[in-house]
Amino acid sequence: MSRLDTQELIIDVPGRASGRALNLCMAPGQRWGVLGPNGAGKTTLLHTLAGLKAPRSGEVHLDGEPLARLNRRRVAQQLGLVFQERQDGFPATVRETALIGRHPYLSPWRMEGGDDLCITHAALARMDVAHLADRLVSTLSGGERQRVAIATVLTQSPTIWLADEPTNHLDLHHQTAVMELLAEQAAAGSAVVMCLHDLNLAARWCDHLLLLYPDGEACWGPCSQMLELSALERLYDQRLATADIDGAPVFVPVR
Ligand SMILES: Nc1ncnc2c1ncn2[C@@H]1O[C@H](COP(=O)(O)OP(=O)(O)OP(=O)(O)O)[C@@H](O)[C@H]1O
Repeated sequence: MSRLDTQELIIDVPGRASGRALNLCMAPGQRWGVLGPNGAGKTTLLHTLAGLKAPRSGEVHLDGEPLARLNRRRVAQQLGLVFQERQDGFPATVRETALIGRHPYLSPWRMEGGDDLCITHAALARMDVAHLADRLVSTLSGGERQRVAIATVLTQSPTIWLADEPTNHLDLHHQTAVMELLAEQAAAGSAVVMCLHDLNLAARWCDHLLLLYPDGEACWGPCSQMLELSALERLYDQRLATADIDGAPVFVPVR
């Protein structure tokens, strides 16, 4: 199982002051939610944690080693990223797309084999898109595409999940299914980090939260300490009302 740490990390949001350096430890089994208003830097942080974007300063460590110095194939076997935005570069079916998750395990000249197909089929079935396996991804609805994107990371079997708004486009049933999947991955020993706009999903399914403010300020810790009404109201510049329902706090905007 893998651990992701940040040391004095400042993400590079253009034109913004550096704010507070992030010293995070995302350990196996933990479910981190990253919350913040539009433009606060959630996607920038996730891409920095994945090694796709250079930080302004500081470092990201994977199992104690600087991510920037690790072999990318090794990183791809451990770390999976569900992107917020996807572009279909060329026409591909749902099965072909999900099979990409197996590529970190294949040598350059090896085609996907029976095992890879089985893992892919299981992931598509888990995300309720196996019946779409032969369809071109470009013909899918937004929610179906989102479920294929998550199935693709599931085929990759990462021990660190970085999910950028994983419930985007999903109906209530599939939102719950995706949050349950991420909780299961954490229970099996993965570290899960997800950017969420839905406070209530975060309150119900995360055990740690990072609050990112638009000026670069940040605070983080266990959910029990971070779900504080006034801090959340300041985060979103929005008055909120809260109540406990089914064992978790629920937040609604006050008009
Ligand atoms: N290439 C770029 N050039 C200039 N500004 C950029 C660039 N990339 C990102 N930004 C800015 O950096 C800030 C952080 O963007 P980011 O996508 O990380 O925010 P976010 O918190 O994920 O927002 P959202 O909730 O809207 O998805 C935004 O203000 C964005 O406009």
